[in-house]
Amino acid sequence: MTRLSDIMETQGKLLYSKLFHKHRQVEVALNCSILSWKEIERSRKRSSGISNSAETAHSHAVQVCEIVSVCKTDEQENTKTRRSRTNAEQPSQLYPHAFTVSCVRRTRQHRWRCSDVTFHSANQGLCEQWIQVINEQLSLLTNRPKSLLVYINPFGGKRHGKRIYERKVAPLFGRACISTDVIVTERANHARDHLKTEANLDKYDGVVCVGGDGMFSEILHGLITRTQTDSGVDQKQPDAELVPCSLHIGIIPAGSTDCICFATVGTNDPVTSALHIIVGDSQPMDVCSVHHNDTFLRYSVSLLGYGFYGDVLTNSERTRFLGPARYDLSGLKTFLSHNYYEGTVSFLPAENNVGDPRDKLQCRSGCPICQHKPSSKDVQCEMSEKKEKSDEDVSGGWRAIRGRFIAINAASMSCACPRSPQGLSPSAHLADGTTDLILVRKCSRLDFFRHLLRHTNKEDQFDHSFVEVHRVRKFRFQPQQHELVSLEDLSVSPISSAQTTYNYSTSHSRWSCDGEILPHAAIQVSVQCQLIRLFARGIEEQQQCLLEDPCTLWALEPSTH
Ligand SMILES: CCCCCCCCCCCCC/C=C/[C@@H](O)[C@H](COP(=O)(O)O)NC(=O)CCCCCCCCCCCCCCC
Ligand SMILES: Nc1ncnc2c1ncn2[C@@H]1O[C@H](COP(=O)(O)OP(=O)(O)O)[C@@H](O)[C@H]1O
Ligand SMILES: [Ca+2]
Repeated sequence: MTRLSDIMETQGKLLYSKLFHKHRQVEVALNCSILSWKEIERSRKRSSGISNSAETAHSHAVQVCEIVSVCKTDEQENTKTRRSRTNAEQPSQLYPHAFTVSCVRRTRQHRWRCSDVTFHSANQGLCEQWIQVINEQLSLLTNRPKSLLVYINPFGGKRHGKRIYERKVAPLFGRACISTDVIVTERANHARDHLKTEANLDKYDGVVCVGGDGMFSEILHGLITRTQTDSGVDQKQPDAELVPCSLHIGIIPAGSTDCICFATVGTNDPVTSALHIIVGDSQPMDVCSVHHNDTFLRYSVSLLGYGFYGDVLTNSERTRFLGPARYDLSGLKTFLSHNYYEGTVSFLPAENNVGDPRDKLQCRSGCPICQHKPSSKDVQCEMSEKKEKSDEDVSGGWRAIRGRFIAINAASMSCACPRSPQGLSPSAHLADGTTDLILVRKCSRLDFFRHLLRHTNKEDQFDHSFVEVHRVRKFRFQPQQHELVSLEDLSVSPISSAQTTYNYSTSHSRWSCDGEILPHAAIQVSVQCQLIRLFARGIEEQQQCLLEDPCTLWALEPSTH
C-alpha cells in the first residue's frame, strides 16, 4: 500500500497546510528532515518588498530528529486557550482542533529544553493527518531508544537521584513513548552485578545511569564485563582485544562531580541529558584498562590520578556525609599537606595524527580527530614504522621519566566539570584512543596553587616549568621501592632499614580511578579506542547551535509559495 507521505514526498513536501498558531495564521510545511512554519501576513509583506528584519523572528523551524513527540492537543487545553481571549472572532474558536509538537529547544550554556508548539485547524482530519505523517517520520529514526534499563543511586551527590528521575526525566521518557524498567540500587555494586549476570539485555536499547561518576563506573564495568563474557573474551588478559558494547549508556547527572556527563554534553542538567537520550544521540568513548602486573584491576574513562587527586579522594571518603562539598574540604587539606611521591612513569607516545595536548584543538561534536578510529593493527603498524625510523630507539617507542611528582594525572577526556569548566586537559579527546598524561613535578606550594588556579580560568595550566604533558596510548607507573610488598603489611608497620625509616603511607599515594581507589600503586594502563557509546553528541560549538537556530533554518528552506 502506498503511504500518504510517499505521495506527498514526490511533490517536494511531505505535508503543507495553512493552520493557526498562537492566534495567527501560519504556513506549516514538513519535509523529511524539517518542520517549519511562518506567519502568512508577514511573509506576504516580505514578498511585497516591505522591511523583513522583524519577520524572521516569526519564522520557525525544527529538525525532525529533534522532535520529541506529536500528539492530539488535549481538548481541555484547547478550550482554555480559546477562553483566554475575549474576542468572539478569535480564529482558534473557529478552528477547534489542534495538535502539539514537542521539540528540543537550545537555551544557554548547552542546556536543552522541551518546547511545545500547538497548531489549530477547523479540520479534525487534517490534524490527524499531521500527527500521522510526523509520527511516520519519527518512526524512521531507528537510532532512537524504545526500551531502557534505568539504575538509580539514591545516595549519590545530594541524594536527589530518585526525585530527579521521577520529576524531570520519567515524564519526558513517557512523552517520547520510551518504556523503562527502573532499579533503585540497594547497595554499592548492585547495578554492576545485575548487569554482569542477571539483566536480560536483549530487551533494551540502552542503559541509563542516574548518579555520579562512581555510579557510571559501576554501569561501565557491568556492561563491559557482560559484553566480553557473552563474546567469549577474557578481559583479564592484558592484551585481550575487547569487544565494543552494543548498548548505549545515558547519564542523568545526580552525583558530586559528574565530569563524564559534563565533558560529553557540556552541562550537568537532567532534562538536557534526558533529551539527548530520547533523540538517540551517539558518542563513542575511549576506555582505559588498568592492570597490576598481569592482574586486571579496573576500567577508567575520565581521570586516573596519583598523588594530589588520589589523596583528595582518599581523604574525602571519611566526610562523604558532606556530599559534594567533601571534595573542597579534602582538596584544601590535601593542598596544605603538599605531599610529593617518587616513581618512574613510562609511556608509549601516540602518533602525530592525533594532535597534541597543547594544540588547543578541543574535542567538540563531530570532532574530526575522533572520526578516524584506528584498529589495533593500524596502531601496531604505525608504532613499528616509528620504531624503524628512529635509529637510537631501542625501547619500542617507550619513554621513561623518573622523578618526584605532586600529581600524575591521566585524562582520557577533558574531565571538564563545574569546578573546572575547561577540565584537567582541555584538548583531550573523547574517542581518539589516547589519554593525556600530565606530570606535575615537585614545586613550591605557591607554584602548585598557581597551577590549580589555572584549572578554573582559561589560562594554560601546562605552561609551567614543573608541568609536562604527553598524549599516550599506554603508560606504566612504578613507585619508588617496596612495590612488591602488600599494602596491608606496609601501612600497618613502617619498615626500617639500617639508614632509613620507610613509611609506605607517606611515600606512596593511591590511584583514583574515576573516583574509586585502586588497591595498587604500580599499574599498567592501555587505552581501548571507542569501547563504549553514550547517548550524547559531544559539546556543541556555538556555531553549531546557531546553524540549528529556527530562523536560520527557515532561511535555508525553499519557498513554499
Ligand atoms: C584554587 C582552586 C582550584 C580548583 C581546582 C579544581 C580542579 C578540578 C578538576 C576536577 C577533575 C575531576 C575529574 C573527575 C573525578 C571524578 O571521577 C571523581 C568522582 O566523582 P563522583 O564523586 O561524582 O563519583 N571526583 C573527584 O575525584 C573529585 C575531584 C575534585 C577535586 C577538587 C579539588 C579542589 C582543590 C581545592 C584546592 C584549594 C586550594 C586553596 C588554597 C588556598
Ligand atoms: N544503594 C547504594 N548504597 C550505597 N552505595 C551505593 C548505592 N548505589 C551505588 N552506590 C555507590 O555509591 C558510590 C557513589 O556514587 P555516585 O553516584 O557516583 O555519587 P557521588 O558522585 O556522590 O560519589 C559509587 O561508588 C556507587 O558504587
Ligand atoms: Ca581520549
